[in-house]
Amino acid sequence: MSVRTQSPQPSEDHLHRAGFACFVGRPNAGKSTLTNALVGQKVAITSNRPQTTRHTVRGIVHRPDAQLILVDTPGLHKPRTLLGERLNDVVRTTWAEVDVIGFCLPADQKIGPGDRFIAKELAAIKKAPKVAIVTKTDLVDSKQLAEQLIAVDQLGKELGITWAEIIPVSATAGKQVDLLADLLIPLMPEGPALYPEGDLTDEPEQVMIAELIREAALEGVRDELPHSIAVVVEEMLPREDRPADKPLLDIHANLYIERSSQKGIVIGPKGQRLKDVGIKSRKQIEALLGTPVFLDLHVKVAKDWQRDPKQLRKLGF
Ligand SMILES: Nc1nc2c(ncn2[C@@H]2O[C@H](COP(=O)(O)OP(=O)(O)OP(=O)(O)O)[C@@H](O)[C@H]2O)c(=O)[nH]1
Repeated sequence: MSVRTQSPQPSEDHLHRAGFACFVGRPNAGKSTLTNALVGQKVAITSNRPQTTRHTVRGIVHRPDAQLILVDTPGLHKPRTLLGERLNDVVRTTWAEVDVIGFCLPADQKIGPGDRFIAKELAAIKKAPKVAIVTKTDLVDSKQLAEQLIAVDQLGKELGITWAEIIPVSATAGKQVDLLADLLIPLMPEGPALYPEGDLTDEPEQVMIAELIREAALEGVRDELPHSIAVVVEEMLPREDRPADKPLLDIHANLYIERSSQKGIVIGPKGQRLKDVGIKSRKQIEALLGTPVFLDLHVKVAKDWQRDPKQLRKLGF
């Protein structure tokens, strides 16, 4: 077993490489946080609730000799609804297209049925090299970490997966994050940069904004609600008649829930919760776009949208 803790030598071939990597792993494994840490800016939403990542967000790591495009997929899970099935399809399609798959396993949790479910699916993907990433190493001591690394090695042997690397990282403590990029880059095909210098993501702004609002709306709500929330940005327009040095961007967004009984939870007493969601997400949107924003947020009921193909399409799934 080879576990990486030291930086590899810089590449000697001087080739420019560019390609796609995706992180997989059970919900909460730390995929979004790792994407953000690698890119150095918040591009994928993170939350301590499972299955918050619905869109395929690409973060881009720029290096003089390489471009690493990170695709962040939703978690693969046993589908219960039409939405669940579509999400799984998105995941499998992504896996078949990328140049390397990073399998994230949290250091602080024993390998469980959820990890095995994904690992078995991974074993069936032959083309892409697989890197095992043991995440959240800041939460464990060195003995626990060593045990987890051995368990990951075993899991690979058991299922016939050859790990190209096994690497422990902590995205929040910034430990070994650059090393991970160093290891992924040599696995990319030779080729020119695929995105302009400085682009951090090609996710349309409106989708990222919708995700920021959804993330704020998910905070502190009852367990059954997260899966019922979808956000659509309907319109983004610069406010007219503003002086050039004081621009304002008007954003109109709808927050969809499945049943009118959920309205109270989202809006909160005297509308306070929705107001807080607006303030919090507006700040993040302003940071993302670098311009002051007026956010107009409405709550709407789209009855049972997760089971209705027409509604799913309208909401961007
Ligand atoms: N201590 C610690 N916590 C982490 C680390 N990485 C992620 N977390 C936390 O773990 C939780 C889940 O992280 P995410 O990045 O949202 O996980 P994910 O795998 O993208 O989750 P889904 O979107 O549900 O698939 C969040 O509360 C993070 O703050 C880490 O390196 N150390």
